[in-house]
Amino acid sequence: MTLARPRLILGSGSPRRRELLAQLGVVADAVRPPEIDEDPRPGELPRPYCVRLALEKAQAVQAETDDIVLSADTTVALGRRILGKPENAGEAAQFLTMLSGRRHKVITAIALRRGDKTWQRDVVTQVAMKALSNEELNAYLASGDWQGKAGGYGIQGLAGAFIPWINGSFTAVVGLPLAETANLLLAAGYPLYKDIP
Ligand SMILES: Cc1cn([C@H]2C[C@H](O)[C@@H](COP(=O)(O)OP(=O)(O)OP(=O)(O)O)O2)c(=O)[nH]c1=O
Repeated sequence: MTLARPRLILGSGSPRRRELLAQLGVVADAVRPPEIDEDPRPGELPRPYCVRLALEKAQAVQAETDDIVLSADTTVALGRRILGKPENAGEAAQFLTMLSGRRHKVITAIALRRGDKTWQRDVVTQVAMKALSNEELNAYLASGDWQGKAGGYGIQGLAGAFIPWINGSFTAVVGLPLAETANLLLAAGYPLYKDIP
């Protein structure tokens, strides 16, 4: 039986977010990567920055009134400092050197929009990174896995070897906190769990 359900627009170009959503048995009806200015405002702190970006992404995506738009933003915070996606290997090396041997926070904010209603949540996870040797750092840079990832690493790949401890949500670090996403999808009227055979 096919259920009448709202269309779901994934307002994200992140392949990780698509895969995480699939873990819930959800396949978006359309994928529309948002185009927004990701520069932090002067003095903006990581958490409000991350929340603002998720909301702006959900607003930037074109959708019909009854569609549900799901967007997110993942930001790495080292104290008050925001580490975005490195532009090149040099910047990735800088970020990883800053993160090496310390704890930082990964914030993922999600935003859902349906018509003029929005739902928003953010999840903060503490992450410890071991002190990286030159060999580890160089191997990681050469792998290219830092590309397109906040803070210049992906916990779900080779960099998992550098992360002995987290306190929070693994799926949030990868880009989409599934418990919170499921709750917001239900709140917005998406019949999660109903069309799983
Ligand atoms: C810290 C960390 C980040 N990331 C990724 C998740 C996000 O894709 C990316 C952060 O960039 P984002 O700006 O959150 O997302 P995006 O540019 O990839 O996609 P879009 O804006 O279209 O939604 O970093 C990992 O995959 N693993 C990690 O461990």
